[in-house]
Amino acid sequence: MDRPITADGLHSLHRRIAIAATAIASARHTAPSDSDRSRKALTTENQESSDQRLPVIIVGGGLAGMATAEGLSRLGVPVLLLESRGRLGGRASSFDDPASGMQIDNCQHVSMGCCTNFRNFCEQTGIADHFRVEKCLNFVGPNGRVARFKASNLPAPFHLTPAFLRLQYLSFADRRSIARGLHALARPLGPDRRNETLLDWLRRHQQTDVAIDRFWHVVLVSALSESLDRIDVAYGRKVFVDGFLANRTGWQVEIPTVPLDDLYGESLLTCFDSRRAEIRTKTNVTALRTEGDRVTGVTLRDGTTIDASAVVLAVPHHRVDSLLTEPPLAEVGQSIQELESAPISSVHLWFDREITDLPHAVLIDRVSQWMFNRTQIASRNGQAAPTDESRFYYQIVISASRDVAGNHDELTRLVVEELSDIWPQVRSAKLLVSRVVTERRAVFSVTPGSDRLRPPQRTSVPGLYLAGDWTATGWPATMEGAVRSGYLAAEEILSDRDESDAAPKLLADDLPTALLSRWLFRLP
Ligand SMILES: Cc1cc2nc3c(=O)[nH]c(=O)nc-3n(C[C@H](O)[C@H](O)[C@H](O)COP(=O)(O)OP(=O)(O)OC[C@H]3O[C@@H](n4cnc5c(N)ncnc54)[C@H](O)[C@@H]3O)c2cc1C
Repeated sequence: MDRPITADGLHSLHRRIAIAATAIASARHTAPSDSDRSRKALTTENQESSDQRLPVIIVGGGLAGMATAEGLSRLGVPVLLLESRGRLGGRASSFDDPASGMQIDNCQHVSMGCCTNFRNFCEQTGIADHFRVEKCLNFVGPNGRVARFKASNLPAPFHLTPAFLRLQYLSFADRRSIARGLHALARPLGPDRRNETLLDWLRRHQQTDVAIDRFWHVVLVSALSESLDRIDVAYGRKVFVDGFLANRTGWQVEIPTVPLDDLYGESLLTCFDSRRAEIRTKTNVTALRTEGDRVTGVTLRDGTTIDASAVVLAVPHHRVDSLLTEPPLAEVGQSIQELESAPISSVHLWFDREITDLPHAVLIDRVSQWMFNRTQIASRNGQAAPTDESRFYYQIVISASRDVAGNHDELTRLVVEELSDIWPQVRSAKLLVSRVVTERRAVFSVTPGSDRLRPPQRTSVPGLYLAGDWTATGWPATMEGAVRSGYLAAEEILSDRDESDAAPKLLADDLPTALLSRWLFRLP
């Protein structure tokens, strides 16, 4: 007998059609292997007691949590995102600074051309227009001369070779050692790299001191937010392969033109609202609820309990153990506690005049690593400048800042001194306001062996999934890594909800690897 179609039924039908359509479109649509089938059987058994009309609860509204919500709600899965703070964005957010009277970012965040999932997330949520793409990087040498670093017409991996040869602060011997080092680093790593730091690897590969200080340090410390003596070789390799060698555009830098709170503000909320994804800020989750061995919901600080079909824990790595206390949850969080953290500092300066019209600069042989001219960046693209015409706002970023972040006044003095060495007009300019922000646990530290501590998004506990830049993505702690983790967690949930064997794909493809790069470096 025909049954009437209810609103719930229609919603569920839409969801199934959407899931099926994505699965058909998916390039990963391959026949399931035996191990896939047995995992599926186990998972379906695990999921049987969950009510799929209940929302998937996502704990944490950083990029990982937001990407999980975006991926699931795109396919019609009901989601409820709970964020303890008053705003979304997590570690990529802004705050009201009383000294300047402005809303400023905790630190300038940039993305790169190779960050395909972050870009996809921005496109899906309608915020992709709020970036400017830098196709020319300004390297300021120790003598203050600016080298404009941009791609030639040569194919990858040689597209940046002419720009590299123009870096006058590297001698012929330095350049030759770097070229050899890059060639060795790009090829698949042997087992001897285990527990070797990048600094040891560079020394073993006869890199000159100048090459280490003015090239490897400059690129890697800001990309990985860690010092060379603490970086796992595999992460260093990833930066160069994905960013500089595999594709012509992977290295381009993408800078938000608006404060991070605006970026992850209204447009995102409107997008989630249109998909009926519920976002609750100022909502602190204090515990996960379990029934038997399965996670069934969460408890909030005020004692309220909420049931869920699944829970995604998308909090920073150092907050995980406070939510995974009792067995069997405690086992999930064990290895995560061994991950270490690295600090990043940003020095915000407002001058009474323009000190340079460069939109950004990479500073060589300085404590200051990157300069962002926020007045310029915000006023290009036709958007309102973040400050009035009598104030010019610059931000200096120092990654892995543990040696200099102790005394903020001293750091400000040092940075201003360095800027005046490069741009003498700083000496006659008046510093109106300054502010230093140090995030001591900015990112997890990519120390040798840290990859083994990063858990996958699917846990051994039914109903519990993990997301966060610290989960196993192969990426360092970045917005891209966080978004990837969110999409991976969502894919696992979709796979568990869908009775068919084809799991919908949310993860975007990487940039294609150029033929010559594949051949030269044996890249896939
Ligand atoms: C200073 C600094 C500079 C950086 N620069 C860059 C850059 O230039 N480019 C780049 O790609 N990346 C950069 N990063 C890294 C990037 O910000 C992070 O990798 C990314 O934002 C992490 O996202 P996430 O969602 O994994 O974690 P988070 O952003 O930490 O999000 C976790 C969320 O969980 C919430 N939460 C925690 N506990 C609870 C609870 N009990 N209940 C509810 N909610 C809870 C937190 O409030 C937070 O909002 C930088 C980071 C910092 C700190």
